[in-house]
Amino acid sequence: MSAIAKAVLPSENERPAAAEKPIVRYQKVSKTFGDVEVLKQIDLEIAPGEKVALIGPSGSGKTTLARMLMTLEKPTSGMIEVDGELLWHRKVKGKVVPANEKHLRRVRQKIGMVFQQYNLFPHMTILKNCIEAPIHVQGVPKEEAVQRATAMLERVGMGDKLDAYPSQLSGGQQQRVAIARAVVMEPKVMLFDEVTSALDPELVGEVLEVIKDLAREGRMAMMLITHEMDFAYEVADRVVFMDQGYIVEEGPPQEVLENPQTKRLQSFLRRFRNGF
Ligand SMILES: Nc1ncnc2c1ncn2[C@@H]1O[C@H](COP(=O)(O)OP(=O)(O)OP(=O)(O)O)[C@@H](O)[C@H]1O
Repeated sequence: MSAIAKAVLPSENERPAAAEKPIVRYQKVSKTFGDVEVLKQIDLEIAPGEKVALIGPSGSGKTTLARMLMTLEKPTSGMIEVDGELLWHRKVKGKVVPANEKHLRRVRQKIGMVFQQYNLFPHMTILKNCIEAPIHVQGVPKEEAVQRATAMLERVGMGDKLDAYPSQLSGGQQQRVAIARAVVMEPKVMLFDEVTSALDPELVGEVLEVIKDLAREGRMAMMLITHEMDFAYEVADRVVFMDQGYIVEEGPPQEVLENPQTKRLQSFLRRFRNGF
């Protein structure tokens, strides 16, 4: 290296860290059902390992936003990128064209999702529920899939139920299995859509604890749609408040939840505190 180059290159620890590429990037994403536009030009980025809580009144578009990432709903316009790749589009010879099914299937593997309904396969044991996709979708050898699934089920406190069937478990236990089943695929980003709203109140805590434990690990990005404000406060790095298809306010939980700037968020939080 020449003396000049040496002189201008900052040393390793002076160099600014390269900005991390987002794992998820929505760019001007809109969604219309019939003639109703339910999402309007949404821009949202989630960094690797970042936990984002989406809050907002019923019908504000939170689930639709998540469903587009899970390829269950196609954006009407705009682009979504996952881990540097376009989701609903692909590049062919420099041109952007609509994605085909093969492309969608491949990119979708980077995303895990848990819904309100746990949707476990009723005729399969808990362990089998958790090894099916790694084996058949990802081509993981059976022995490794069993090891991975067993470790994950132990982590969510279901290690003693590997041979049980879903109908033998409580709703909270089934939801913990559904979380293990999604995380065992090692997604880059996990979506949790109102995962506790179908549960009896006494079962909510055990499921939230499992998510908090996964969040602490820091590796996976998370998008959490929740009505549990204390949970959002504890888990999220950023809270995003949506209303009528727009992102109205976003920021760290302390700012957004304790010092809301807009009338809409103030009124939402007031209604929330008063039990709606
Ligand atoms: N498949 C669909 N066809 C027509 N309208 C839809 C469809 N899915 C969602 N919508 C409408 O889009 C709007 C946004 O719904 P969405 O479920 O995304 O809101 P949300 O914020 O997740 O609400 P909630 O908190 O009640 O789950 C609502 O007005 C809903 O009725």
